[in-house]
Amino acid sequence: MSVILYCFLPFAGALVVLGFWRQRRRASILPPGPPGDPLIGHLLRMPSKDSALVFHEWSKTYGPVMHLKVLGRSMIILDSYEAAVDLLDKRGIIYSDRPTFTLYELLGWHPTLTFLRYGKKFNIHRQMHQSFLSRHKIEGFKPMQTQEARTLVKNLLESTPERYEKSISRFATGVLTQIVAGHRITSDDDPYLHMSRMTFEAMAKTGPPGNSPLDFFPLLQYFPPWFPGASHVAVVRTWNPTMRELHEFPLRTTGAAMPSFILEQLEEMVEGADEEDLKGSAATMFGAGEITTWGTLSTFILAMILHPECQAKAQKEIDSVVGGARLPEFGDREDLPFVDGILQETFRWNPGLQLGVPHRVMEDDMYQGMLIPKGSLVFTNVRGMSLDENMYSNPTSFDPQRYLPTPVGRSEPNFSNMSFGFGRRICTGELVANNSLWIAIASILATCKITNAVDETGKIIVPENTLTDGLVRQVICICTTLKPNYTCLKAIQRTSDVLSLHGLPVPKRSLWKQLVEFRVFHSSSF
Ligand code: HEM
Repeated sequence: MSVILYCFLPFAGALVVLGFWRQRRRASILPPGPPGDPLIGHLLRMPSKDSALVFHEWSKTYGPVMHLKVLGRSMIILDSYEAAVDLLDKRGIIYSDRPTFTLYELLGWHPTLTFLRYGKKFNIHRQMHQSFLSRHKIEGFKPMQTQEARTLVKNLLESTPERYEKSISRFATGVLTQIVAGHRITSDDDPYLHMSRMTFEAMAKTGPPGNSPLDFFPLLQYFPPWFPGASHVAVVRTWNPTMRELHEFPLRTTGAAMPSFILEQLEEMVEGADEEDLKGSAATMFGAGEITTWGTLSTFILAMILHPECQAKAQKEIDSVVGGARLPEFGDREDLPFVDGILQETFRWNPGLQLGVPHRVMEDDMYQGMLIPKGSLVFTNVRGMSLDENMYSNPTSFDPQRYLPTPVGRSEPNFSNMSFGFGRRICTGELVANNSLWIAIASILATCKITNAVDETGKIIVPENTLTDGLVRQVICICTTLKPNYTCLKAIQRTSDVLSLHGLPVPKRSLWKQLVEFRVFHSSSF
């Protein structure tokens, strides 16, 4: 016995030394990052807000590929477009997994393309999305998107400032309900709008995916909500039924009257196919597409308030192309490069998904001499990329001209290359979203003059640049405190103007109080 022990001990000792040496060697070739603490790593150093900006600052010291460790989990932050393309695009075969998002799964987002692990189900869902949102198919959505953009303008013009936000979210949802379920929203009481609000509320309670203690310690789901770290258990109990309804409702109510994603998928469904896949991929379109589109439009409005010179220039461009006779259409897009520049600059100025959605690397990988350990979460710091001075001159300024070809502009790269993600997980709704946003922006610019509001004393109100800090960075609109009888909307009558609006109340602490003077063209499309 003692002989065996005698032989085994040096062997075990050698193994321990080897393991220790291997760990030290691996640690020495990890990408650089700020120093962490023993065991908990960077847990206490993780920024509680504006993470993307803080990571960008760190990257100035540690470089565009950074390593952080939180409770044993490696996180890689990619702060440059080049690194994101090199890893997520070119090595997509090992960089396309997602981590398990326990909280989102418990909430009922299952199976949902955005959070699916890389594998068979992912391929099925991705295929379903791509076949319906292909470059060819989305051409057919353009008349509907144009119609919805006209309705948006009409609703904006007819509503009070505190309802602008609702009109914008109705536009984002309205495009998707037609695509997904062939359902046209005609009233503010539409059940889809109710569901959209509920989804937004639920997501506001959860924070970004992968960020909850439940994601780090899934066992917490079995603890009562008062237990430290288990507060999200209460969120799950409250919101799971709502999220499940978002999955069930579209399939239950889709009719055959209008073509739609659900109808086409039902017609093509092969025997043995799982209906849950269809429910999941339909719900994903709402979950992933509503708040992002709505948020980008809100950012556009804020940018126009702060940069009236850009607004005036775009309106001049529109006037020169369509005159006062009609509203812009998709066919005019090529002739409106500055309007396109406004869209690109809106994406860049305040990217909705500042840190993208994390990918998970499936194997150990080496990049420029650095080890990217298997299982790491890989975040794309889209905010950091937007501020990259090698790509964008004077990056903090709002300058749509930068995208125009030289010598008029500086031919800087379109930011949509970055804002919709990378590789095999790139946003499936990119083309739809791009078109929805372009036609909405062109229609609003053609019909509305967006200006600072003034307060009761006649003083111009400068918008506070208040933005949420969740998964999707939103312009905050606090529209609850109203000041009645305050006039902030005034129609400018042009030759063919049809509306004149006045005497509308302004919410006391809302960005929307900055709005608006509208100039309204007569349009038969209304
Ligand atoms: C301004 C609007 C939008 C922005 C900025 C945006 C951005 C993004 C980003 C950054 C990702 C993560 C990509 C990655 O992991 O690398 C993503 C994923 C996704 N988006 Fe969008 N998106 C928008 C609109 C939409 C719309 C309208 C739809 C659906 C019709 C949609 C469907 C999806 C889906 C399904 C995914 C998950 C893809 C996957 O995991 O394979 N998005 N989006």
